[in-house]
Amino acid sequence: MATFAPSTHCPSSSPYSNDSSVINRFHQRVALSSIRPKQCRPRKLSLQQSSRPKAVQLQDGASTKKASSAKSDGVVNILKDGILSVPPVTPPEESIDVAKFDYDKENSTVSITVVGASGDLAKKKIFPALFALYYEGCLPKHFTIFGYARSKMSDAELRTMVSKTLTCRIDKRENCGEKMDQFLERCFYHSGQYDSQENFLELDKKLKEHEDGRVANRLYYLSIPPNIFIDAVKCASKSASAANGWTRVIVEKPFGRDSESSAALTRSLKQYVDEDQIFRIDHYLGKELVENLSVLRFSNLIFEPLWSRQYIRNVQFIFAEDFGTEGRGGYFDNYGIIRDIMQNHLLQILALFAMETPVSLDAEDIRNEKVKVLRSMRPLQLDDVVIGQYKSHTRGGVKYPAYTDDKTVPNDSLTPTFAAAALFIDNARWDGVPFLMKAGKALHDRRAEIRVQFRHVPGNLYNKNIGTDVDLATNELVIRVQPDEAIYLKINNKVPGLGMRLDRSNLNLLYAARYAKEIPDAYERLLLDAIEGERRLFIRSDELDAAWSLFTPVLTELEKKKIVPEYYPYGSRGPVGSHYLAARYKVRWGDVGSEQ
Ligand SMILES: NC(=O)C1=CN([C@@H]2O[C@H](COP(=O)(O)OP(=O)(O)OC[C@H]3O[C@@H](n4cnc5c(N)ncnc54)[C@H](OP(=O)(O)O)[C@@H]3O)[C@@H](O)[C@H]2O)C=CC1
Ligand SMILES: O=C1O[C@H](COP(=O)(O)O)[C@@H](O)[C@H](O)[C@H]1O
Repeated sequence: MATFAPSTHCPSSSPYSNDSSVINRFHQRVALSSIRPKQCRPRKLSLQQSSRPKAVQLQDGASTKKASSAKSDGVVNILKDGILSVPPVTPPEESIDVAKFDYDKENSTVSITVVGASGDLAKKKIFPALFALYYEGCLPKHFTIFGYARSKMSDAELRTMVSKTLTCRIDKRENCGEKMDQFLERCFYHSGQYDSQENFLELDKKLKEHEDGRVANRLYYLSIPPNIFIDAVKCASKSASAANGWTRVIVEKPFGRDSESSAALTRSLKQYVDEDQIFRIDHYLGKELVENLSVLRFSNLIFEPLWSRQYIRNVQFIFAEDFGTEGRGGYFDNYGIIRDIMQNHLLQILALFAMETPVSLDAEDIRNEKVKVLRSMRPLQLDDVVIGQYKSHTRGGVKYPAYTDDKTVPNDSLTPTFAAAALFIDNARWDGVPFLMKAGKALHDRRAEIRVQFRHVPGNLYNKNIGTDVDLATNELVIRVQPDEAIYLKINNKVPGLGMRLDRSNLNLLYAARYAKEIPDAYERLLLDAIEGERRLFIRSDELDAAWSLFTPVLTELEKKKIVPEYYPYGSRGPVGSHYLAARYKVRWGDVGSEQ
């Protein structure tokens, strides 16, 4: 039984059940279009033809009317490549402010409470993301931020702590210091226990003072270890939920460690909050290139027709970090890389990659398709998994530690810090196509990418110019999520000259070269969405169940059989076993080799 007050934007019943979903979607759309300030409206389709100099923006249907009205405003140039462009125009200060705060109805407020404010994630990600949103004018006019944790701190001490982590994303941003001071004035702290209703009542009292009689909306970000999620939600729900606005809870991963514990967590949460109040965060869904995946597929004619077993040989999801579990060994040892990265981040990307076309961009339509594709997947088999653990390695006189050198990790730990897996989707579109995943810590580089390897060209006229390794000449689409965000397509072309030599080149969209603006952090996007009640990038409980169903059997088997991981040196490319696994399915990892 939920005790949080119902949301004013969304009915408290399940968002994907019968009639309420229609009402809910309607409310969400209205909420989105009415409260998000103009420059924070990524949901609205806007085709930007060129970024430097600033191009005419063609919104919602790319109407020529808009383009011609821009022309009548003054200077429009036709660039060499046929793109309409106008010099950047800065509207008068006042008009920007009106646009920014058009949602700021005087009588509503949002309070954001970071539960676990003294912790690593709060300092590293949450406060900086909130400041960036404030800097960009994306937070509502009336907002308050509270830090809540057991540590004793005054408001001033919290501000000092927060200020140390804040930077303007681009050094030369205007008025950064001034904005920072204004932001910090809106940050407060309350010290309390996570299981004390009395302490949450004190918080409630303070929140009310700041809400000052306005319609009060409250967002709780649970940035605490999972064993205290339920206590905190219970206390927030019973003692500090919004009296007349919405109350939402952002829950950080891990959402359990297998099917059973995840279902138990959801059941316990639902004693105090409804599903539509729970925002399960997977920060990879907030990354720019993951967001772009659907745009790439569904708004370009050239990709979607190729998006199936007919043209795609295999798909690879690769995550690598060039550092170990430094500082988080205690948490990590209870989870391991499969739970830490594969079951959530990589599987979420896979679902977006492989799902059928959703009915609309509505959160429930997208999440329905993701659940469908996850349910079509074959549970992972032990034979299709390779695990590894990093060992100490000395390079250039520097000794890099083994995983088990971490004081919080048992010496005999078998927890994998690397895993590779082959997954399959048993549906008409993907039958027989291997979806390979690889994730590891303490590897030779840091990257997250999707690689799509296409089939061979049948009866290729140029086979004799290609050489014996035909696989090397197939097209490959790479979506590089990080670092250096990029989308590139490997094609074959002729080397200029009188002979007939083939070359492999990249058609390359490198974000840093194409866009002057820095890419926002994933947490900014997700926090803004949670404030606005946009659930598209958050995990619904049935998605979570489907994800755990795929991985739980193999995780149980690995642990029961005490499978020993293959040891790989810190800073290496990981266990060779991952190559044997790929070779079994006639796949070569795309991130290996000179031309990646
Ligand atoms: N850090 C990261 O990079 C990431 C973290 N996460 C998840 O986010 C959440 C927060 O992570 P993180 O900030 O690293 O966590 P921390 O370990 O830093 O814990 C956050 C705060 O919770 C309190 N706390 C810690 N341990 C306990 C305990 N045993 N009992 C009661 N309170 C405790 C402490 O505050 P105090 O003592 O002041 O009460 C601490 O400052 C976790 O669920 C984590 O799994 C997810 C992705 C990445
Ligand atoms: O969720 C997690 O993600 C980080 C990697 O995130 P990124 O945005 O820096 O790529 C990972 O280090 C951590 O182990 C994991 O819990």
